[in-house]
Amino acid sequence: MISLQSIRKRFETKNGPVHAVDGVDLTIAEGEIFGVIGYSGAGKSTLIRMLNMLERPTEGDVTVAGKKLSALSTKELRRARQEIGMIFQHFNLLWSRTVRDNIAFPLEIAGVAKREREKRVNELIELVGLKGRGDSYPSQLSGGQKQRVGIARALANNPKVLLCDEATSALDPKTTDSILDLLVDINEKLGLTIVLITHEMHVIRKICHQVAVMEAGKVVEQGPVLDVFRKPKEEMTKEFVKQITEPEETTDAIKQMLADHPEGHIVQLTFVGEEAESPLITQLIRTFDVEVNIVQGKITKIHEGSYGTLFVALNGQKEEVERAIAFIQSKKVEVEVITYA
Ligand SMILES: Nc1ncnc2c1ncn2[C@@H]1O[C@H](COP(=O)(O)OP(=O)(O)OP(=O)(O)O)[C@@H](O)[C@H]1O
Repeated sequence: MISLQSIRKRFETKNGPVHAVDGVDLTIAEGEIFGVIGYSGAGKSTLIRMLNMLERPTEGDVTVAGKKLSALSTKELRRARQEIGMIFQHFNLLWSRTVRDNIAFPLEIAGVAKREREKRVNELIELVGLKGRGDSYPSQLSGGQKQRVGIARALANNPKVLLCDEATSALDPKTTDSILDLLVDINEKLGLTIVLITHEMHVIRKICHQVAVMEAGKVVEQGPVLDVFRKPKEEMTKEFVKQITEPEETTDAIKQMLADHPEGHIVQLTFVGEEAESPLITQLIRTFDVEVNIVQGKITKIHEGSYGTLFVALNGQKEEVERAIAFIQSKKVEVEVITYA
């Protein structure tokens, strides 16, 4: 559905060139929810804005729904853009227009007749859960409702792709979840491909199928969300995964454990699906002369399933602890020995 080939974006500034996106290749399949995560300045906004040519790449090709956008004339591009809706962090609504008229705006531009426009607007109001609010003005709506208007407007011309530029970053956690649920609903009902950028791992965890991690203009890691959560390779990815698997209390508890048992090992075990059901800890205690203390355990639900993390402290003779760790590894459970104190 979407393919980016060797795209680069260089901005010329008075302090010299800035390589905002520096050679990115990505393929996004039809119907997928694809998340791009990275810290501020990583190049996420520039990247997503190149998917509808709000920003033109300095080099490389962008193909969306079979059209090479970089090769289109202005007129052709305007038509191609109708296939690509976009929503924004600060909603970008027209404040002097009602909800209904905001949603109708792209239909007016596309030359859709009034009756058909009204019918479509009613459908969209229903789809995004704004029934009864059609005649309100944006200033009378909550943040979540404003984003619902943004979503309805973005879907007005039946796009194949929806781009979400930090669409939930201005919202509180509960409203964020309700907007994420709406995006999943739309993805499933309409088969829409969704590309989103975010700095919050929660967003990736909750709705994405695939994730790409960006750092300094490059994609440093990419794959199905479950794989990346289970086995993050890059330091940057590990930091993001920790946001979810390892809350601050865990870090504090581990520090305390290591201080109490300086000779011990703290290990983090990560299991997926049925692995989580095998009686691993019982086997460990029965087979090895080690003491096992559970520091913390957590099941994290992600869009494609769930996985569990368990932090345990292993105390005993060094060789025995090492044998116990080798045993866990043989059970296809990810094991990470934590040594920070
Ligand atoms: N129009 C511009 N002119 C000059 N530099 C720019 C421009 N737009 C972005 N940049 C620079 O490109 C780099 C990437 O910016 P970008 O906004 O794409 O990152 P981001 O990951 O989306 O971060 P944020 O969430 O803070 O927007 C930054 O160093 C930024 O200062």
